[in-house]
Amino acid sequence: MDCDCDFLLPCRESWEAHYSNCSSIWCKENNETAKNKDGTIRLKNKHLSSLEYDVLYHLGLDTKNNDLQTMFGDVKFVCMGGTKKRMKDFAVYIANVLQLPNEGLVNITKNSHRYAMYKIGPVLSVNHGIGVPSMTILLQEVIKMLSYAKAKDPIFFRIGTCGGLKIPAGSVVISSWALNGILEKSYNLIHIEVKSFLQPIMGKVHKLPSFFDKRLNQELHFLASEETGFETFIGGTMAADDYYQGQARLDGPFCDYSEADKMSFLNQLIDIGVRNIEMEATAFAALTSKAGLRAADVCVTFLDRLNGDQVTSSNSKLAEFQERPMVVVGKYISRYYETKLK
Ligand SMILES: O=P(O)(O)O[C@@H]1C[C@H](O)[C@@H](CO)O1
Ligand SMILES: O=c1cc[nH]c(=O)[nH]1
Repeated sequence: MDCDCDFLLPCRESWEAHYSNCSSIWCKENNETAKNKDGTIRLKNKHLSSLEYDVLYHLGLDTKNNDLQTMFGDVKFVCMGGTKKRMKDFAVYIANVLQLPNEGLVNITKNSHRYAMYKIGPVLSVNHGIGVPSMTILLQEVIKMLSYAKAKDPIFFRIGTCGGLKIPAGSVVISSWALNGILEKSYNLIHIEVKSFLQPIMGKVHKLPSFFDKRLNQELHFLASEETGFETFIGGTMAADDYYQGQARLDGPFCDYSEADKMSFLNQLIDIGVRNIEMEATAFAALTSKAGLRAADVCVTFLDRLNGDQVTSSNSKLAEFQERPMVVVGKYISRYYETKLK
């Protein structure tokens, strides 16, 4: 069901504040889906209770053979990103930041051969592959896993890469909302209508609002502003279902539009507040908020799309860029760990 209240406008204080104030049926439903009073995740699927045990197939874990509560009950942060290497590097990085041991780092999901997941103290670091389907399978299984583990109030981060719009390569963008990229509505309505994740379920397209938690974003932005080596922006994100034509590139194997069409589209995005383009933000915002979870999408730009389509920076430059979202999210986790968990 689509939301019929005013909460699709940007700049909400937080999902929790919104849920408790909103009278819309859609929000009431989501409020029920949201976490239990003790902060553990409530799974709003009555069919799960009839399973003898639950197989988290893509994680290579299940509720019969794995003691998920012992393994993951203390998880407070879930950090996700596209590649296995980045998320292994992040596990090592966060171990150093929190001064926790990282010897014998093991891929906990190695039995599935799909993803790579590492755990350092209260932090899970896991890769999600490319695009919405790969990311949402991982995300949904992690949500179930942490619900079974009785983890309390976990916060989710995506540590990603993207193309920037009118900002220098190497900038960090914290997404305030995510756009699905179907800009068929009239200009005035664009802000509201396209900030949603379109999810086909049994022949019908469902629209889930795709907004991130404003307060979490502001906290991250404050911490990022202490960094002098790069700039960090809060802004809209377009999540495309393709890297080439889906992101208005001219360098794919097919191209059915002109350079002028591309520039006009990118400028239209800029006009409505989009700062970057990646491939997961809509679903990440929608499914985390549906589960009542705080989440932020923190991505580094590999290029300014107004200047081109190809990622031409050297491997060492790209590696340096990829550390920037780690620094921002690492600062948040470290502050939280020092003040609330230690
Ligand atoms: O986290 P990553 O670097 O995978 O994010 C972006 C969006 C796509 O998954 C991918 C395309 O190159 O990069
Ligand atoms: O332009 C880019 C760069 C990285 N990832 C994307 O999805 N787009």
